[in-house]
Amino acid sequence: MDIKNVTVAGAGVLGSQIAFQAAFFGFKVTLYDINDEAVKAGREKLQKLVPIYADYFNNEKLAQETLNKIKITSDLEASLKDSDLMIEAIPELFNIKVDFYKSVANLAPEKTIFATNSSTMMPSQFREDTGREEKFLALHFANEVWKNNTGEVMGHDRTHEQYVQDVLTFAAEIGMIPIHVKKEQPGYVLNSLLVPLLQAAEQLYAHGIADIETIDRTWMAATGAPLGPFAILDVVGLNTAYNIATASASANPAMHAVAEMLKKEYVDKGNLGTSTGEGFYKYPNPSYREENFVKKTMKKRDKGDA
Ligand SMILES: NC(=O)C1=CN([C@@H]2O[C@H](COP(=O)(O)OP(=O)(O)OC[C@H]3O[C@@H](n4cnc5c(N)ncnc54)[C@H](OP(=O)(O)O)[C@@H]3O)[C@@H](O)[C@H]2O)C=CC1
Ligand SMILES: O=C(CO)[C@H](O)[C@H](O)COP(=O)(O)O
Repeated sequence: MDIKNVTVAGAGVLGSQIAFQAAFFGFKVTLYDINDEAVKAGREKLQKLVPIYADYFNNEKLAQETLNKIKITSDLEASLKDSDLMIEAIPELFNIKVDFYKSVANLAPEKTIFATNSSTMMPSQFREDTGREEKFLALHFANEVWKNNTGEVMGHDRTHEQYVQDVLTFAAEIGMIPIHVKKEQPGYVLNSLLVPLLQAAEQLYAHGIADIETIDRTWMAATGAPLGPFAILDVVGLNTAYNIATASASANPAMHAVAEMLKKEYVDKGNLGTSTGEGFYKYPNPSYREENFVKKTMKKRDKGDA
């Protein structure tokens, strides 16, 4: 199938990036969100991406044209009109996703392929709600899609191979490294590796083993990684981290304290990470960017904590 018209549902952290990336690479994109307020917030997110794309791809004109090309609406039916591919990037909450798939099942044309960007859920959990099992799969992006450009494509055991191939092709056409995940796996390749790391860091902090900077510094110093887990979590967004922590707590009781910490100390205060200017760190100049962050000696208040 020749994919031309793309609908992205959810204009949050990831949805805005996916929409911008697809439009930047020449696709006709409609971005949907649930109400006028969310549409306004989505438009602001798209605007913030203009200088980022202009710099990263050294093409200011195309970045500006991309913003002007993306249609953004709260009319779900209109957003799906003539859609070849609908990428769902709504909150990581099971019931919200189920309700969403139930409504789009009847609104989208028969030809539309549905792809979920869920971080940790699997397509088989929703396939019966989509009205198109064989055209439903996952296309998972990493945050900051323009540079962290993996596009993980994962069907369930009733997804038709043709649509897996179509979406792999689409991923490559929008500048992603297409990664075929051959069997269903919660978290694909990336989050099977990343989520355990992030959650281990959250637990170390929530259980009082070490403070945030110490944990990040340890990871950076010992592995040479450019960012520690808390800096990554700020990019992910702490509302998404909270949703995932809450869902993990039934299988892993240690995550209860993490979910509580994320809610009380961050989500309830509106400090969601880089998108709001504050999360575990303060932006635009977080301490982990300081020259001696990794090597600096522990501050007095850290002594005894780590
Ligand atoms: N953040 C990350 O690093 C990554 C996230 N993902 C996945 O992408 C998905 C979205 O995450 P993220 O962008 O971080 O989340 P956000 O909370 O930033 O964005 C979700 C958006 O969906 C909107 N929304 C809420 N309910 C509905 C609905 N019923 N229909 C349509 N839109 C709705 C929200 O509006 P409002 O704010 O008004 O509720 C918000 O604009 C999740 O499944 C997440 O796991 C995947 C890869 C990376
Ligand atoms: O999907 C992702 C990146 O591709 C995020 O890593 C994932 O949402 C992070 O989860 P958590 O904060 O619970 O560890």
